[in-house]
Amino acid sequence: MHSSLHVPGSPTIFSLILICPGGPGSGKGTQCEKIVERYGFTHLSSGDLLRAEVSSGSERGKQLAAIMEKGELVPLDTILNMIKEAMIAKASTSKGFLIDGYPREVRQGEEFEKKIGAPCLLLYIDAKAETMLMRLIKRGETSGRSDDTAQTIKNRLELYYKATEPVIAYYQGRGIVRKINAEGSVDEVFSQVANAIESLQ
Ligand SMILES: Nc1nc2c(ncn2[C@@H]2O[C@H](COP(=O)(O)OP(=O)(O)OP(=O)(O)O)[C@@H](O)[C@H]2O)c(=O)[nH]1
Ligand SMILES: O=c1ccn([C@@H]2O[C@H](COP(=O)(O)OP(=O)(O)O)[C@@H](O)[C@H]2O)c(=O)[nH]1
Ligand SMILES: [Mg+2]
Repeated sequence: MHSSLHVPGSPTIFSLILICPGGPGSGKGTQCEKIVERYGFTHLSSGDLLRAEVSSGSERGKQLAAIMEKGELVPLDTILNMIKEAMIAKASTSKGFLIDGYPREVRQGEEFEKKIGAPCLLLYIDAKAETMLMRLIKRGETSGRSDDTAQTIKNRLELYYKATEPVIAYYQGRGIVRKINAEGSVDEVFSQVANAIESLQ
């Protein structure tokens, strides 16, 4: 059940890796916050890491912003290196890592395993397209996220079905997928999430 993360220059560190690659607006971010609160895992959201780079105003951030505004995927190495750096920075204190919004495509999952480690649980936060769309439109009223607009939401949803759903099928073969029905209230969804996490221990 434990997967290893080898940090260069230090002994191999054993750490639990959970991945959470649900659709846009499915509620991944919301559930991950609750997981952190109860289980103390280190939460890394690929979208948040990218948005932090964009707000830094760096040249790389400007290039990323242009891609994200369209709802497309940034180059694989960019996001993988950001996740790896963030994991290394927390490796000595983390009880386990919760990777939110990644992998977005099968190749990202394969590279993650080569460079970082194998996940022991995939939380498949499953909501209908219509539900995701409605949640994102509502969030867009206050989020200030430049990708919470009708056209970009549509692109993100299309890309999710095309590129990210195959990730779930890929990990299904390993028996680590736990499907969570995300149509209910935050607490109803969280009780399923907690069951999935506790089945690990
Ligand atoms: N009814 C209901 N609404 C939820 C639930 N989880 C999240 N929401 C709402 O849906 C919106 C999207 O939730 P997020 O947690 O930001 O979704 P996300 O999957 O992280 O989305 P991205 O950041 O776009 O990847 C939020 O504004 C929440 O208020 C849930 O379990 N039930
Ligand atoms: O591995 C990743 C994760 C995110 N993104 C980009 O960051 C945006 C926001 O990601 P987030 O997970 O916050 O939101 P989602 O698209 O799931 O609503 C996406 O639309 C992509 O443009 C990406 O390119 N690669
Ligand atoms: Mg999110």
